[in-house]
Amino acid sequence: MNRKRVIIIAALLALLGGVGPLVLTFYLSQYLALEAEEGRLQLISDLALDRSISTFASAIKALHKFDTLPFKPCSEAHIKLMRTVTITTHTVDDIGYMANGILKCNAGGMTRTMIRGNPVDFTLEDGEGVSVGVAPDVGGNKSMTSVSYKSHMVLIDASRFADIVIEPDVQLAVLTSSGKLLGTLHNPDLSLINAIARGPNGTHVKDDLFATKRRSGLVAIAIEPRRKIIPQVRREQIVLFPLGLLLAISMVGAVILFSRRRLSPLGELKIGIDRREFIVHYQPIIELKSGACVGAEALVRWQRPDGSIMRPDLFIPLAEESGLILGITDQVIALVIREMKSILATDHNLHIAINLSASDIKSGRALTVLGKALLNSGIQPQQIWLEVTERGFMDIDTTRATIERARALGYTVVIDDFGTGYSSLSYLQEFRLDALKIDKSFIDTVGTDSVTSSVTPHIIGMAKSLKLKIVAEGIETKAQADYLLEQEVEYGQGWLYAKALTSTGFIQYYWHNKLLSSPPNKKPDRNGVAAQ
Ligand SMILES: Nc1nc2c(ncn2[C@@H]2O[C@@H]3COP(=O)(O)O[C@H]4[C@@H](O)[C@H](n5cnc6c(=O)[nH]c(N)nc65)O[C@@H]4COP(=O)(O)O[C@H]3[C@H]2O)c(=O)[nH]1
Repeated sequence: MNRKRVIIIAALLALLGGVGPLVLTFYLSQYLALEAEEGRLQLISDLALDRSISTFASAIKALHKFDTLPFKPCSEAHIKLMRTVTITTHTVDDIGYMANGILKCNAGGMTRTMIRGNPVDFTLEDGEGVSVGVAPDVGGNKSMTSVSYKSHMVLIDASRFADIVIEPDVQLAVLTSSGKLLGTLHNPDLSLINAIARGPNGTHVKDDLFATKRRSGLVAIAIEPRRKIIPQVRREQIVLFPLGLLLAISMVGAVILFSRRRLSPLGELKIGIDRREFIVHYQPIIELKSGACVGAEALVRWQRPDGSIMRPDLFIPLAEESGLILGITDQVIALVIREMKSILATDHNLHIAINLSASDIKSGRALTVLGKALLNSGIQPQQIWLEVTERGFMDIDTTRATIERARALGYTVVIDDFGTGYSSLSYLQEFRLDALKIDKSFIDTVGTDSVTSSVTPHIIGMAKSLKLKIVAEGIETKAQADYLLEQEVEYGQGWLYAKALTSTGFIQYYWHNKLLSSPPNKKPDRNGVAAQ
């Protein structure tokens, strides 16, 4: 992902992280207030159902007192008993005796007009018939519910079914499960009640909140204006808003932190390693006397997602500092073996030099990785040269141990950038090495009157006396090449021969150089250039 995309995504995430929790706080406070209020309405509905059921129970109890009648129907004693039961049962407003569907007498005495029994709307569990909305002929002007059993019936004032104490703005209705209205409180909108009773799917209540409870064949519905939740919403917001604000700040902070890390050079390097964005270029190493290509130095490059290629000196120091270099070395080793396997297995005189960093030397891990990669590859260990620099010699004992181990495994160990540090000479005494690479800065002085120009022959002489192979780095001119040849330096690399090439570029270069080297009359000249 490139920087621009990271910045855009981070900005979007920050916006989302900043606004999201606040919007969430808003909705959550609404939701919690709604939940609390609906819970309260549920309780009210439940209470109303309790009241309805207990009203029925006490009326039925009163009714069953007349199951066996020891008196003559409508006798004085019978009427007296009906009157007593009516007075002592607070849910019952009247008791009557029926014969052939006609009311004969009630708690008030003998009936003078002909009053017919009401059609039964539904039957209770024990066979009592219930008629709803009974005309007020018997009980005054109120709407009544009658419950009849055998020859007796009781009348109940409809208001008793919803007779509970609630706030005036809460409306209540109790219905039978078939939708017959038993009782109401605070004059609910009956069309709304019927819509709610039919089921929530068909119910659209915009300005009101409601709760429904169903039990024992009855339904209680409590309704109140939606605006009643506003104070509760405010209370919830007082608690939730600071939390939402805190969350928003943390999320924006996390996004900033993450994007800063992601956009930091170290963050980008980590991602580059994870995504294996590293490639290797190969700079040919030439035998100066014959001009033959005898090897190459593997030089890592970072291929960025946008296709650009970053030079190693721009990221290797950071990778070394942070310890990420180990992952890069792993990738370089894997790439070298994969890309060069076929020519290295074909030509055992060809070598590839791999650069090791201080951490690689300290941990010795690169040797294990290399050992695994070389298994069954057909490549011989001496074909792998390991270049170590003075910068990598942080701990003399560990360095010595790693160098010894590398040599024992058959690898060729080269001291790179020789002469650029303070203690180059002492390291030659400390460690047993195979080759020495003269730094470009010394090669640059060849043929000049620079003060360091006189150092180059000393380095060469010293390497020879220690029987080290010598590679000269950074040869750019024919004069430099001629001088090195005169000094009997065996190998060289530099732009005079070739710059670092891609793997296919190097393989082509190698075969081309080999082809030209083969016929005696077409051998490459001392500069690796074939005679025409
Ligand atoms: N001007 C000029 N330059 C020439 C000439 N011949 C070679 N060079 C450059 O000199 C550097 C030689 O590599 P080095 O001394 O090992 O120096 C290397 C090495 O220390 C480090 N490096 C490269 N690859 C790796 C790697 O895989 N691992 C580690 N740890 N370090 C690496 O990065 C340094 C720079 O590498 P590069 O940029 O590839 O630069 C290379 C190469 O391209 C020439 O004739 N003229």
